[in-house]
Amino acid sequence: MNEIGFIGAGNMATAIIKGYIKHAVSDIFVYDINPEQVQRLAGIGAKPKASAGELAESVKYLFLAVKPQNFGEVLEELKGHVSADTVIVSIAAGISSDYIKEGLGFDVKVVRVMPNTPLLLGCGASALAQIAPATEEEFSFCCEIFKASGEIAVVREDQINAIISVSGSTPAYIYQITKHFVDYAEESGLDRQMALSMFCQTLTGSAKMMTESGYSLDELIQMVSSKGGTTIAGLTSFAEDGLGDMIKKACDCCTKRAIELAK
Ligand SMILES: NC(=O)C1=CN([C@@H]2O[C@H](COP(=O)(O)OP(=O)(O)OC[C@H]3O[C@@H](n4cnc5c(N)ncnc54)[C@H](O)[C@@H]3O)[C@@H](O)[C@H]2O)C=CC1
Ligand SMILES: O=C(O)[C@@H]1CCC=N1
Repeated sequence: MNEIGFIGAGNMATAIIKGYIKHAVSDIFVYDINPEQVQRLAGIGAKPKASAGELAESVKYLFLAVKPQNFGEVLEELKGHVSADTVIVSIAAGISSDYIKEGLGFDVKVVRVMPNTPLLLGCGASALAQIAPATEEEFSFCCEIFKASGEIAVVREDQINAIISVSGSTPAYIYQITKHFVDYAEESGLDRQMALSMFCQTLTGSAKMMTESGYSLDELIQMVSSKGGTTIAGLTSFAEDGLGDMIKKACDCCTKRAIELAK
């Protein structure tokens, strides 16, 4: 059986479990140091376990969904409870497979994943890396779990840090940018809720244009930009203020932080 368990019952565990639970053929177990978090997930059908060790001994796929800062203590607790057949599925930013193997004291099977919060609504984006000795079959099983809640991409472990600024952290960047547009709309006398709704429809529509129209990004920009018109006025202002450099710097900071969290 392919039993699944989660250590850490926070935002991401909730998002992954919500998407997968309707496809699951066996129970999904959960443990968290905070009993309220466990109760919340029990409410959507997950089965509580009394300790990290007990959970580890009951499952084949062991998801580690705690913050990078809590990994050390969790690995310490798991020592001696994880078998050679267990697949550790780590969603933590930064934490390397070497650190997990060292923490557990043997060459454990690992799959690293960088998911994002839109998994909660079934439209997530998750990048997965297979790390030996995890097998193709085990990796495919992990891919299916994340496919249940959106799109997936297969990457190498050395690419996982770079993808955080493409999809892992990016929902927050998009919400932040949205706030600036909606703030501007409100200052201009528009209704904030209406502006948010129009902006979101524009985001969805633009995303569809990028994925389904067949036009390149440059062609799409061109289609909106009338000669001497409003779009070019805004694009010129972005270019003068160094929007590209600003975004590159933020992505660099994001990746650098993942490297700092790496152990
Ligand atoms: N939030 C996000 O958008 C994304 C988060 N991640 C990664 O997912 C991981 C989890 O993040 P979130 O779900 O946002 O965090 P969260 O704070 O919502 O959940 C973490 C949970 O771990 C529990 N916990 C802490 N120490 C524990 C221990 N020793 N034993 C058992 N449970 C313990 C906490 O009580 C909490 O419920 C992080 O490593 C993060 O890097 C990855 C991609 C996106
Ligand atoms: O902020 C973080 O560290 C995590 C990883 C990607 C999104 N949230």
